[in-house]
Amino acid sequence: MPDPQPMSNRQRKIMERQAERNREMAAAKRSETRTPFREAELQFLSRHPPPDYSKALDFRQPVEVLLRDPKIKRVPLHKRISEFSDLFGVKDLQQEGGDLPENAYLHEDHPGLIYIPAAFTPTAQRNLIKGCLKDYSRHPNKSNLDTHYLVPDSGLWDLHENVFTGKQPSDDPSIFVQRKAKVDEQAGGYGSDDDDDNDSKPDNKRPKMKPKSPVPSIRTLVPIMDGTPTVPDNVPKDDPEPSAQVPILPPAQLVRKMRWITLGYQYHWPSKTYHFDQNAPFPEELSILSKAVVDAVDGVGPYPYPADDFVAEAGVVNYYQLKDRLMGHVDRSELNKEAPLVSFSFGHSCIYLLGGPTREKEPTPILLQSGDILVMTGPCRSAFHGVPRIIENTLPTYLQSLPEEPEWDIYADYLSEARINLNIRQVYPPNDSPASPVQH
Ligand SMILES: O=C(O)CCC(=O)C(=O)O
Ligand SMILES: [Fe+2]
Repeated sequence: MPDPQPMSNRQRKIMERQAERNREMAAAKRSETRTPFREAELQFLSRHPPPDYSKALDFRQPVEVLLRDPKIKRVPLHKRISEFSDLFGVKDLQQEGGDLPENAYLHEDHPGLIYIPAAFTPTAQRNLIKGCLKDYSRHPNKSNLDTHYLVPDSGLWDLHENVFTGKQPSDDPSIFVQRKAKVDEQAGGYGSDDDDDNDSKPDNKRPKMKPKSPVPSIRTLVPIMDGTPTVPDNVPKDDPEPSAQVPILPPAQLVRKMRWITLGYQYHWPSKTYHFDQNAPFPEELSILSKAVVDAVDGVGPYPYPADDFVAEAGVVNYYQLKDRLMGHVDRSELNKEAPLVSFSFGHSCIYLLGGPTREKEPTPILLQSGDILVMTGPCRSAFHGVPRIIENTLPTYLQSLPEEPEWDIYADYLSEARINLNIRQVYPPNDSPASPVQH
């Protein structure tokens, strides 16, 4: 091999100038994407140093302190929440004490936001959490796991429960949920779990390199983009290819890989559109609950929506492990953009970033806590938002193991590292929706 020709001064200068230009371009590109929303996300994603949580707005601080912030307004609910439905835990109040809220809060920087802190009793929260983990996660509702696994119709949670309670031995082959795809002999079967990279790739924008191994993350279907539908409705919505290399895990581990399930009209994450032909029966109690919330906030904010017009047609249950996050996005797939989006939080607290119509508006970090309700109406319905951080050690004691309620143990165990969000939307304009079946 001949020695490489020594570089002339001129050549070296050209190369240095080129490298400098490349660096400048990369920096310019970075600053383009460094929007105020992104900056806030990075602050709360940071592990070292940890974020300054005191910057987050806590609607549960003493009301006189909260109202010192001139941007916050307290407004009485249209009806006391306890007048609505047992689903808030009205009946438990006699036993558990406490009270359900009579007020909601608005924020001057986020017109259309209606916040109801501490809206459920502990018992009501536990019931809804059980629903989210055991009942709503069953077919025909789809979950992220359905892409890659043959989840039984009886549900993954039931399998987990059978093992957890000793009904089935943990080495019983039938407790392992099988892959949908055939295992490629060459790949050697059991693939590695690549989900632990959440921390190192906070923005989900991975370098565009050809992956060395074809193992996809089983969380690839997280709604991470800005929520803009990408295909017209008449384009077929194919399911993503199942991978032959997702790991076979015991149910206790596989339940922690559950990232979302969809209710009612099933959502097609790759195209960010609904499957209008796949309408799973909507759980009746959730229809009642969400309508009750829309009724409670009727006329409370500047963008009223009559509760009579509200139909719960689609929903998402998001399951977060402590290191999970949901990047900034707008939910714009619904044809009805006027109806409120109702969102419930359970389990660990999180930082919820609420921005504006673009990522240029600096978001407000809000501390969402178990039992809080957030309602997005008017322009807030189309605002950027995301969950960059689940906060460790924030699980309320009433969601931890309860000596008097051993059947809660399995849920307490799951929640010890998790947050659950349940959000409900109306898809069609009022009176325009094809009759939606209700699950009894
Ligand atoms: O987890 C949350 O509170 C927000 C979830 C969300 O924004 C969504 O599902 O679109
Ligand atoms: Fe969202």
